[in-house]
Amino acid sequence: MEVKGSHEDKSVVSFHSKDFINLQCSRRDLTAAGRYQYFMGTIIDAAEPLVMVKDANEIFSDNKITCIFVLGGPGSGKGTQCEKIVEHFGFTHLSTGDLLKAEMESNSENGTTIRNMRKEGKIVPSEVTIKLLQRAMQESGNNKFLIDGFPRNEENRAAFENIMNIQPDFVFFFKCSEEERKRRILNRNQGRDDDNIDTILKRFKVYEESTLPIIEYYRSKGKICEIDAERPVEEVFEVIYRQLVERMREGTDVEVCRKEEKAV
Ligand SMILES: Nc1ncnc2c1ncn2[C@@H]1O[C@H](COP(=O)(O)OP(=O)(O)O)[C@@H](O)[C@H]1O
Ligand SMILES: O=c1ccn([C@@H]2O[C@H](COP(=O)(O)OP(=O)(O)O)[C@@H](O)[C@H]2O)c(=O)[nH]1
Repeated sequence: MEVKGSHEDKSVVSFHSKDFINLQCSRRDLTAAGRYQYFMGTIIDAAEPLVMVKDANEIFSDNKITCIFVLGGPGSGKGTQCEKIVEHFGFTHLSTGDLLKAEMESNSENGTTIRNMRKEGKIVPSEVTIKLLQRAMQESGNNKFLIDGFPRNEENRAAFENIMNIQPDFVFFFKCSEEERKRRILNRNQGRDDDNIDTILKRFKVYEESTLPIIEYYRSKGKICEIDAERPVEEVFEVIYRQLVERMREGTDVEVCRKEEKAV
């Protein structure tokens, strides 16, 4: 199938389907109809089912680090959605909560500090968390990162920017009520030592006092992409998916494939 418009802003996108489809079209012609969306400077059919980008390297520049922070209260669904993003976009997902837990369980010198902080829902000093992040980023061999649950306070934010010299491209903020988050955590059933009501309430308080101001900081910089995380998993992901697609940089000949073909 080939769609043609004027030559202004001409771009090409190829879809993996039973047959490849090439679209050659103008932004003005197609987006005016409200049905098409931009995908890295190319135009995709928004009415199509979600598509899967095969590799983040195909959509983000290879030459710089791409960093997206994923913030939101405990239980807002950050880990759940990050897994789905990785599945579709090929980022490296780094959850600082998971990195700290693994470090605690490895009986390292910081193990006791981390255990005590987690129990109280307190934020582990930046130097510990950033060292783990740095190592994981280096070992990944990737340069596109989804950093989940970090930065949690001003100290985290400033230390990350100063030590790593990386600014997030943007920040997903998962907005979800405390009541729903509490319900989710109490049903999480992952045997987590900190998913008990005492620690949950402490974590909620730390989130409100220390992390919400960081979200406001990024909002003032125009970097917040707010997601209604109260909705069911698939609906939340659909919004995230479209936001990611919209925010992608200019590119050409991006190869994407239909979601149904993921199993291939
Ligand atoms: N949109 C959603 N609706 C209902 N339950 C969800 C949703 N997103 C995640 N969950 C469930 O809620 C719990 C917390 O989600 P999780 O991704 O671990 O949150 P976070 O990483 O923000 O703490 C998990 O058991 C997960 O399966
Ligand atoms: O960057 C981080 C991430 C996590 N934590 C600690 O690890 C706990 C669990 O965090 P996680 O992100 O796993 O869970 P969430 O609070 O999002 O449910 C937190 O309460 C903190 O004590 C921390 O200090 N710094």
